[in-house]
Amino acid sequence: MNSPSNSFAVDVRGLSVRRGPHLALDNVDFTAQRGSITGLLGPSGCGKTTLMRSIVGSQIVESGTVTVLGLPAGTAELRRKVGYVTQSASVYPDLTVTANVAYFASLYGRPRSTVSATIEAVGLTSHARTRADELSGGQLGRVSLACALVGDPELLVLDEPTVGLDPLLRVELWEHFRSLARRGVTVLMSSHVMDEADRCDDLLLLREGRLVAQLTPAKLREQTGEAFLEDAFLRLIRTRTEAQS
Ligand SMILES: Nc1ncnc2c1ncn2[C@@H]1O[C@H](COP(=O)(O)OP(=O)(O)OP(=O)(O)O)[C@@H](O)[C@H]1O
Repeated sequence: MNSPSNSFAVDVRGLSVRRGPHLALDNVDFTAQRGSITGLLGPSGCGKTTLMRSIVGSQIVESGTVTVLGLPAGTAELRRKVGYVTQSASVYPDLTVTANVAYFASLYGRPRSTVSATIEAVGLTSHARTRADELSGGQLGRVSLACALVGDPELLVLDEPTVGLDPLLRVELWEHFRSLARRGVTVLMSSHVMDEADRCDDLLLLREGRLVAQLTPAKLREQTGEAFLEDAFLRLIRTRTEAQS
C-alpha cells in the first residue's frame, strides 16, 4: 500500500528560487495527487515556468525540497518518468512528424506501434508525413506534446499546452489528458485561459513568486462568491493582497 507521501506525485516544501536579482519563487509549498490534473495560474512573470523547471529538475533552487514520484527532482531515474513540454517546440525541423515521434519512442524504449496512436491523440494524423519545418506554430507545439506523450510518462508537465489551438482540438486534447489522469498519470499545466482552469481538479494560484492559494475551481468560486473563475481569481488576489498590507 502507498504511504501518504507516495500518494503525491509532486511534493514541494519551502521552495525559493532566485533568478537574476528577483526571488522568482518565495517559500512555495504545494502537493499534487497522483492521477490529478493541476492548473498553474497567475500573471506573466509570477513564476509558473520557474516552478515547472524546478519540478523537472532543470532549475537551480535556493532552498526547499522538491520531491517527484517519491524521488528528489532531477534524479536520473525520473528522466523516463517525467515528460516536460515547454512553450517553444523542441523537435527536429528536418524530420517528419512520424519520424520525430518515432525517434522519441525509441529513446524511451516504447514500441513503434504507439507512434501513430500518439500522433492521432494530438490531432496530427493528416500531417504525419509532413516535415516539422512545414508546420504551423500550433502544429509544432502538438508534435512536441506527442514526443512527450509517446514516452508514457507518469508525470506530465506542460507549459501552456493548448495555446493557439482551435476549440475542437482543445476539447479533444482535454479528453486525452483526462483519460491519462484516469490511468494514474499526473498532469501539471500552466495556463492563462480560465476556461482551462475549470477543467482542472486543483488550481495553484501564483502571484509575484508566492502561492496565493491551492484549491479546486469549486472552492475558488465558493470562497469568493464569484461565478466566473476570472473574477474569482482577481477577487482572491485582491483580498489576500489587502490582508497582507
Ligand atoms: N533567465 C532569467 N534570468 C533572470 N531572471 C529571469 C529569467 N527567467 C525568468 N526570470 C524572472 O523570473 C521571474 C519568473 O519568471 P517565469 O518565467 O517563471 O514566469 P512565468 O509566470 O512563467 O511567466 P509567463 O507567463 O510570462 O511565461 C520573472 O520575474 C522573470 O523576470
